[in-house]
Amino acid sequence: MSTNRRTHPFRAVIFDMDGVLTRTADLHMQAWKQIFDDYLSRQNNQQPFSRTDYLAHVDGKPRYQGVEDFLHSRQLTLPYGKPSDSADRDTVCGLGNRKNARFLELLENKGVEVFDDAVAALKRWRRGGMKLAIITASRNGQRILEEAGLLDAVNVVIDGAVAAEKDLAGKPEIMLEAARRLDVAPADAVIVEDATAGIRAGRDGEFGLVVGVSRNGNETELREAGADHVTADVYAVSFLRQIPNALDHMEDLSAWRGSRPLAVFLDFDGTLAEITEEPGKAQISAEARSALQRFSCPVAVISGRDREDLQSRVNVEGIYYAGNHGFDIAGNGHRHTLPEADNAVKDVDHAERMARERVGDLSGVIIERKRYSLAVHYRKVKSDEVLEKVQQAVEDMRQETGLRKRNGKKVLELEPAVDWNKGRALRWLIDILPVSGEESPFIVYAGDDVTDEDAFLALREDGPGIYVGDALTCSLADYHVRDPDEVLHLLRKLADALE
Ligand SMILES: O=P(O)(O)OC[C@H]1O[C@H](O[C@H]2O[C@H](CO)[C@@H](O)[C@H](O)[C@H]2O)[C@H](O)[C@@H](O)[C@@H]1O
Repeated sequence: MSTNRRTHPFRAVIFDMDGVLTRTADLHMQAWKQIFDDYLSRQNNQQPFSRTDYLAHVDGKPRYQGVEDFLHSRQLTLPYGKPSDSADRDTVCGLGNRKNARFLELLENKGVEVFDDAVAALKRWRRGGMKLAIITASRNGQRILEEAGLLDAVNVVIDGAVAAEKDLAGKPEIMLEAARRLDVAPADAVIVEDATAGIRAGRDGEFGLVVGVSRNGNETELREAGADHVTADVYAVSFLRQIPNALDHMEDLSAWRGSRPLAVFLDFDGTLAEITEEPGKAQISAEARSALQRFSCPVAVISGRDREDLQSRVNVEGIYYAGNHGFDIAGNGHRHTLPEADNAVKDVDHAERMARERVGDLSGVIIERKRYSLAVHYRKVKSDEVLEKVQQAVEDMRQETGLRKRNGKKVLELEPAVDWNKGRALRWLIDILPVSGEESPFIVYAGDDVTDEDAFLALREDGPGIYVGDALTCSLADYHVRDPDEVLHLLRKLADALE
């Protein structure tokens, strides 16, 4: 992120509608599929309309442009016709009108579903006095929002009908018009968008912050399109803030520690080791291993990995290892597991069988079995269809086994539904640390993923949580460092302080 852009506070939030606030994308997809499949079945050698076609050529565009772009992608042409064309005419406008009639029927029959996370964020921002707008290329925007009960929840709504009336050519113009009507400069406004075209429009409009909403695990595409921040949970974004870099605040950390004995707790993937395409390839650098070996104080690594796997990758003697997100702890003569987790192993076995049967052979899917949990990795999955199958299979596995589902970085995990996590493991470890003297230990915990948030929360006043990632974050940590390289610098500075 460039440093001259504002990060906080903002005065307004502009929400895209479809895919962010409302689930109308599915209704649009169904309507497009019905009219295009009917049309394609009357042409030579044409495959049916797919979700990939929808996302690539139609999603987020005014309807006649969507028809033209999709036909163009199949080397098909139709006369443009006129917007007044009846819905049974085979013209661009006729097909667009047919789709709209079908969409309105579906809307009437099925109603509008909303995304609860985005509606909760909208309400939280409104309570905080933020100015709000909703924008959409859909000419039915007002009607959809009325149906969803959101029309009066915001200050400004600009839909496709308003855009056509005001001659607003595309998304950037619609966004800028929303900012103008809210009476805020673009630099003071946040854009919340789920489509890459919308992210690019937000960047072109020079908005203060462009948030990408990844509903389908498409974080990378949203980031590449220029999103400043990507989230799967819009509610979390209403807590977004800027946190300082720990490396610039070592004196503050030292003052906070005072004379207390130090203990260093670390996550593994994304913290000690760079994220890699395949879980088996992640490794700690020789420098990071040496830094860990320098510590004379207690060190613990708490990871989602299986404990033995973690231990062999870190390979440092005399430290504590907690695997399976804290369900399996060992080190320095101590051992901790939970009977409830042992009882759940048969459910993890069952989930593993289901995963291998349902998604094991799908391109890009990696299944990682661990003692108490199962990870289904989709980092290498390239198709939306495969991703949907993975999500559905893991949801079915959750329901059938009663295991708890968790999201991580391009991974879905199932683990025992027990009140235990990295935070509980951290507290357990603090209680057994061999610290001498009266004073409680000062704990530094660094981690990069959602499961590390449990540890940040559990730390309370015991020391700083250090988030590994961007300064602009919804993390509960006190400080950040950018990446595993900066984690290494931090470790060296902490080790220096002890010598
Ligand atoms: O708690 P952590 O140490 O951060 O472990 C979390 C998960 O990390 C691993 O998966 C992640 O890292 C892989 C290698 O960089 C990457 O390919 C994957 O996409 C990430 O989700 C590990 O494989 C999991 O078992 C851990 O739960």
